[in-house]
Amino acid sequence: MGEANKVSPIKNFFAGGFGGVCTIFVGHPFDTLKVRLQTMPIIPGQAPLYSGTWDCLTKTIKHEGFRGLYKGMAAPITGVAPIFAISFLGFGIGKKLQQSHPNERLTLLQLFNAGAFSAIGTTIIMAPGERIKCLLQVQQASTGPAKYAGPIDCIRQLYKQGGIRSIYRGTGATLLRDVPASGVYFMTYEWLQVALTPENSDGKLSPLRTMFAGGMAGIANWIIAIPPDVLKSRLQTAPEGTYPNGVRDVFKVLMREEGVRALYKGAVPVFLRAFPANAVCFLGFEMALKFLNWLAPSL
Ligand SMILES: CC(=O)O[C@H](CC(=O)[O-])C[N+](C)(C)C
Repeated sequence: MGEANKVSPIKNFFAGGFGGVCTIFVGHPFDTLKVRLQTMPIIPGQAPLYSGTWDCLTKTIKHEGFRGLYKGMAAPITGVAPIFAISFLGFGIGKKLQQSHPNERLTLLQLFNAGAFSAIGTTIIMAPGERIKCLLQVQQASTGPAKYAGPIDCIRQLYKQGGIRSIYRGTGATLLRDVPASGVYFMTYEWLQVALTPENSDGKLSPLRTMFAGGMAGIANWIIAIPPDVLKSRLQTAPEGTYPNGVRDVFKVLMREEGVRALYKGAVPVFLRAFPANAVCFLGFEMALKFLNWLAPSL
């Protein structure tokens, strides 16, 4: 039982926001490949636009330059810091709610519950951000003039077409993805940190251990999250009225037309991104937390 188990949700909020910024710089190019692979149109009798991750990467760079990989980054860069801040805040609150005294160490199930709880807050701001990001990522320079000039134009056009409901399309799918995935994410990180830390380490931060635990947490998150993420990306990029019953319709159409393997489309870039992006996220988080503990030890 030590000070190491003491939780400060407010410090989690700021340190998590900094971790989120670190994540985007490393992770966004992988995310662009993922969304493009998940949403490329399948025309019967024609070869698919991309044969895989490498093909998607080389075609994107050839036709659009490296900037193509960073398309749609404005939305996540402004959205991701608050999302990670709220995610880590929610996790901190979820932990505190389950502690009977401030230094109590939580069980794995309690850590899972705290992580799952954090997804409720993140979904509220994440669902519209993801919709805009996906729509911007799938519009390609090679197929004529862009439909959306940028995030603001995208919001304006969506609102004009279908009001606030259109902007929030995919909220259920985002919850379906993030409630279990966030539970597993935080549980894996905390479990590995404790399991890999020697008894006599005096709570000292080990960058390598933190990056390993963070990277593995990212992998665990996405093992759970990929199938609902495919459904979400399809739903959020489909023309208005394509799936009147939401994610259930996407699932039925996907099974009928492409089979169960389609649920893992875009998995290669997801896993390529998951380790480095979440390794730097947790390193950024722990460093920011250390700084905040030095700045305001009693907060
Ligand atoms: C979908 C997402 O943002 O997942 C985060 C991990 C990642 O790879 O970005 C985890 N979390 C939602 C808990 C912040």
